[in-house]
Amino acid sequence: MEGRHAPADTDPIPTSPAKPCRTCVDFRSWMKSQRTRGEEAARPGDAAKYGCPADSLALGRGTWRLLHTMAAYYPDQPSSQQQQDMRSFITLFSKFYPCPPCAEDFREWLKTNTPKVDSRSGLSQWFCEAHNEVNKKLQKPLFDCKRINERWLDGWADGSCD
Ligand SMILES: Cc1cc2nc3c(=O)[nH]c(=O)nc-3n(C[C@H](O)[C@H](O)[C@H](O)COP(=O)(O)OP(=O)(O)OC[C@H]3O[C@@H](n4cnc5c(N)ncnc54)[C@H](O)[C@@H]3O)c2cc1C
Repeated sequence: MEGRHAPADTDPIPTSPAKPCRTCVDFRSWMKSQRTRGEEAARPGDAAKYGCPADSLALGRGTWRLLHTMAAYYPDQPSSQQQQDMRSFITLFSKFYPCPPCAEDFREWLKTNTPKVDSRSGLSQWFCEAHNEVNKKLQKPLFDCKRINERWLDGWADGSCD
């Protein structure tokens, strides 16, 4: 995502060429940019610590954890109000996710992938597909969406955690 910081009009979170976007890059790239700017570099591994501001990796992991878990606990038969609220949440999330280039791509994907808010399993599958879209872009392995409940609700049969 480096070098893709030109803000669109729809981006509510401004980025400035003078101040790199920490949540748009991984920690190594961010450290490199700080060195170039002559600022004090943080120590390797800092981004993995809870006390430090998030880089793109920590932000992404934490956010997917919330989104998949939220879908796992969404009602089986949501009321029309709950469906409307979830639609609104996703729309607002796509405007405020604090990595503007990531949010922009997510909003683009949303245009052709309407959120499935009519059931827990529908929403869980939809977030799984959204996550796989990002995995594809980052050339990471795709997740088998049939296993979504094992990963985010019930846990793996052997009790392991990744
Ligand atoms: C909406 C959104 C858009 C993003 N866009 C970008 C971007 O454009 N560029 C960028 O560099 N980063 C982006 N990220 C962050 C990126 O997706 C990763 O979170 C980050 O790279 C850290 O990756 P990771 O390998 O630690 O695992 P993550 O991708 O964060 O996954 C965490 C865990 O989720 C599980 N998992 C993996 N895939 C799925 C799936 N499809 N369904 C369910 N569970 C799954 C795995 O067990 C994995 O360990 C985005 C994040 C979000 C929330």
